[in-house]
Amino acid sequence: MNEGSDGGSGGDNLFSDVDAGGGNDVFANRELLNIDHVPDQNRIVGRDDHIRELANEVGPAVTGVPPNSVILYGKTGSGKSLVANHVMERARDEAERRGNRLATVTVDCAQAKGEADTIQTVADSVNRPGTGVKVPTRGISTNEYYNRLWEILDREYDAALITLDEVDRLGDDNVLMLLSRAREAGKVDVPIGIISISNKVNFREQMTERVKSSLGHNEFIFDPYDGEQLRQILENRKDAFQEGVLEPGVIPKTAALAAQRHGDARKAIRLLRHAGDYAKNNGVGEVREDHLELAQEQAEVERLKELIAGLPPHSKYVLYALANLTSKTPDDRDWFRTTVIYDVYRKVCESEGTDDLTTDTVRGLLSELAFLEVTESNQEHGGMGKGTYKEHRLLWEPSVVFKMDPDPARVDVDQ
Ligand SMILES: Nc1ncnc2c1ncn2[C@@H]1O[C@H](COP(=O)(O)OP(=O)(O)OP(=O)(O)O)[C@@H](O)[C@H]1O
Repeated sequence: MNEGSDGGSGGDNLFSDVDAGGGNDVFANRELLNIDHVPDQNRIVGRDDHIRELANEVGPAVTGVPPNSVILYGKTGSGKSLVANHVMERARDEAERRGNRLATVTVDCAQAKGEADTIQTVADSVNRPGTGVKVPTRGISTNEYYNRLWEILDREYDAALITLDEVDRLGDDNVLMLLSRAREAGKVDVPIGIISISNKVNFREQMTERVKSSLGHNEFIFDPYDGEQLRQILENRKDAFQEGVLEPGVIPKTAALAAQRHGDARKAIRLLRHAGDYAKNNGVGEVREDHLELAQEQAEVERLKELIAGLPPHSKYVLYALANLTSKTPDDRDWFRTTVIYDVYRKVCESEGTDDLTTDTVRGLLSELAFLEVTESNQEHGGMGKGTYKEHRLLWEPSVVFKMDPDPARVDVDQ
């Protein structure tokens, strides 16, 4: 028997500070601070109007009548997914109460790998054992996935609500087109409402006219939360902690820190959780304001790593180039031309012992980084006869970028 395991009814000491609710000395229910956690209705702060408006648009689905499709726009962490999931859940319950069957499903388009995968996810999650329809993960054509989805919907449901989260990551318009027009095209009898979610306010401009007209013109904008709303969101999850563990100033300070940076509820919740983890891991027994400082940078490093996880490795070298430039230039001059970044990027590659890529490829990497809002870019005019050029700026602290690796490339940026 391993040391520390008493093997009796007391269980293994190794896990002694874990209880069924994920509790310990610091946390009573850490789950409340998970980003995927969907809070109860009474814990949703400041989004009553959006909830009501969205329910008005998709509401007809509860009686099997065609709902309107809607696009929700807003910065990350402004509650778009939360509101969509909340309204869908209540719509499903209400449909059931009225004797109707409403299919509800959310697809994260950033995770789905193309059209077939997206439709497979939708079909699989609305499928029921009684349909006799199989939705394998591979081996059938995209068209066949659609056919199976229509079959399941027609057999089992009176209406469907499909949420496409991060819809701008879909890659092409086909999914939106086919789902929104399926009934009109006679593919399926069941009315389908689509809730599209995007962080990019200019996403609508990228859609083709055909898709725009099939999605309708219902758009809701989610403004970032202010400090007071963030404070309430955090207060509502205070019972994640054991009684008396949170110092009184911690929640207001967490809210203030998150409000400074984009009013992102996700960031606020994550920060509070990290501060709790810090207290727990260091056996401090209480969560203090100074733990937030320590937790903040770690939370940002994690978020940045998450954001760039799907990008090619050289995106990180481009980021290092920008971080090197930004950290060695006065604060008010943090915009850099592509060519300047490229020169420093080559030095980074040299220090990392890897071959550099072409300027065009680096330009593409910079666009991807701007799309993910790790950087921002703008077009500058060089003046008469000089044409235009692009400039880029890092939207994260260089110290956060450098902490992504134990030994990041710091290079000489003198040109
Ligand atoms: N009004 C709110 N009340 C309570 N919790 C909230 C509220 N808004 C957001 N949250 C919480 O913040 C986190 C992020 O919210 P959500 O996922 O809805 O944001 P989002 O706008 O969809 O962001 P993204 O575009 O990055 O997906 C979730 O854990 C959610 O529960």
